[in-house]
Amino acid sequence: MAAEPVFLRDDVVAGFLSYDELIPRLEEVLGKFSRSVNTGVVQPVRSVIPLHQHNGFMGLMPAYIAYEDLLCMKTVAFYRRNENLHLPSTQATVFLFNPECGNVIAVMDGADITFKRTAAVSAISAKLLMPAQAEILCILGCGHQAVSHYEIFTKIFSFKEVRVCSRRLETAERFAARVQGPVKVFSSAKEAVHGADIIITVTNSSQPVLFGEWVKPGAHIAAVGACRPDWRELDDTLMGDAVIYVDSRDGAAVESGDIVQTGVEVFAELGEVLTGTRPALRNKTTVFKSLGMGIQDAVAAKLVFDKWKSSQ
Ligand SMILES: NC(=O)C1=CN([C@@H]2O[C@H](COP(=O)(O)OP(=O)(O)OC[C@H]3O[C@@H](n4cnc5c(N)ncnc54)[C@H](O)[C@@H]3O)[C@@H](O)[C@H]2O)C=CC1
Ligand SMILES: O=C([O-])C1=[NH+]CCC1
Repeated sequence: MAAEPVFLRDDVVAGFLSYDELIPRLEEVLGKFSRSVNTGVVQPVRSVIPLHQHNGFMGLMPAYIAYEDLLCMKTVAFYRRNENLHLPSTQATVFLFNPECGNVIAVMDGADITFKRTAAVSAISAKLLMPAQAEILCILGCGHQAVSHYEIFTKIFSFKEVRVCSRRLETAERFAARVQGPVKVFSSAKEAVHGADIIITVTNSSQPVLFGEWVKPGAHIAAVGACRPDWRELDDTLMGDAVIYVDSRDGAAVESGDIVQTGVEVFAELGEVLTGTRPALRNKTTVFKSLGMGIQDAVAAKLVFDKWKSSQ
């Protein structure tokens, strides 16, 4: 009989997951994923079913990473809810398996993993692609992802100014009161992004929230929301003007409304830049279109599990 799987609550997971350890693991796995030779990093495009009655979706995200002998799957339900519901609009659970037999060894609440690995990947894109003298960061959307993005971006970069704007002013004000550090709250997205060197879009909008004519030439945009082929965060002008980077070309071609609906060419995967196969065009306006990958959850979950195990 296999041992019973351990269940790790979100606060336990959060205690074991640090950005410092996560970032190099993410860089390594993204690089291996994007190499054309077989690196044993296997991850299909997320399969998603709509939950029509509930205005939401359920996605399955399996991944196998041969160099770690790591087998993992995340289930993620995501909703376009209003801000008054008390549960986060993304609900995730991560399963770690024994790859030899397929039995589950750990089940983890996937909230913290999803917040941190997504923000960490955006930070990797910024390290590679944002202008050399980036002084102004602007975050559009003030939900859960905005918090983790604020945390890591202010931890690893130093900006002169951090601005936020959300659909409702109260949400942006609540965000500013919650995070540790200075933030300027804006009621207009156009004014908030004016002159910004880096803009993060972390909204649950299905319509563009960021327009090319507002964006400073040479700025870097990390676009994290709009994970359905009929959802948008960025307008046609911005998508047409910018050099487009993605986490996974296959995922982007199926899931990203900003890419599918504009038909723009993807210049590179982040992993291709990390391995030097494609250049980081820092002097141009760049968009990193993030959709989230099972391999990112897998390396995060392994870090957590190994730490939990050595604490026993
Ligand atoms: N790329 C990835 O790896 C991942 C992407 N996501 C996506 O990221 C997005 C944000 O996720 P959470 O922060 O967890 O959601 P959330 O529901 O906590 O926050 C969404 C925020 O967007 C704001 N918003 C909605 N429309 C807006 C508009 N027109 N202008 C400005 N702000 C607007 C809302 O007021 C809210 O503050 C969602 O679309 C989610 O599906 C989530 C997890 C991973
Ligand atoms: O990668 C992820 O966990 C998600 N991407 C879009 C919604 C959730």
